[in-house]
Amino acid sequence: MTTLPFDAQRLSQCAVDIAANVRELSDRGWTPATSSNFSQRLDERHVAITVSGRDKGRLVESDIMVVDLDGQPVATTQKSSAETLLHTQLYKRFADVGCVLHTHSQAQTVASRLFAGAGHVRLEGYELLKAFRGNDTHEMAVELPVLPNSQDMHTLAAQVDALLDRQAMWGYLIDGHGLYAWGRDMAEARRHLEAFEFLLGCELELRRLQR
Ligand SMILES: CSCCC(=O)C(=O)COP(=O)(O)O
Ligand SMILES: [Zn+2]
Repeated sequence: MTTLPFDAQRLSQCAVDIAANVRELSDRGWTPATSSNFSQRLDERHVAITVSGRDKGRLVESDIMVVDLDGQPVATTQKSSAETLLHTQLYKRFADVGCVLHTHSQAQTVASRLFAGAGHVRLEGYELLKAFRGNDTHEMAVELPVLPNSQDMHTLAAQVDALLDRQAMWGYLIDGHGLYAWGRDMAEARRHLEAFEFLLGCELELRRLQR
């Protein structure tokens, strides 16, 4: 019998947790056409992440696999998300990151197009800013970065690293693509993701009304 370098029971728990949470996000239309990817930290060296190309609204336990912090598959021949590097760079950089969520909702994608020129979306004065860890007032602003898209994950990851060198943040948009959000655990990452989604919807609606 081969010994796995991670706790198989913990992987199973993560897979159930990811599938249940992602089904809810998918029901809201945030994961169209097999898009989006999701992960949770297993331990200091391993991450549970979605297999590439799966219908994220119908994930089953075998659709979640393990990679190491360099994004290499561990004890499996499955292919992890095409965007694995964007997950593992966060786990590698921040010991307290426990969950990374990436979705492609319409609001996220439209906002990424609209604000790509500015390079960020300024979210200011909203009570819901208190949903982000560390914020305790609406009297502040969060700048959600918008990065140019690339099919080269090393290029994208380098852009994210450069941003993280300059500012603390809980997420970013990729132009014409979608949103990344993260947190200490699934509950916090979801809260951040849902807050970004709501606030982007507000900004888009304000612009529509002001036309
Ligand atoms: C059809 S969606 C294009 C790829 C993408 O942006 C995505 O989020 C899903 O890729 P994965 O390899 O994680 O399935
Ligand atoms: Zn994507």
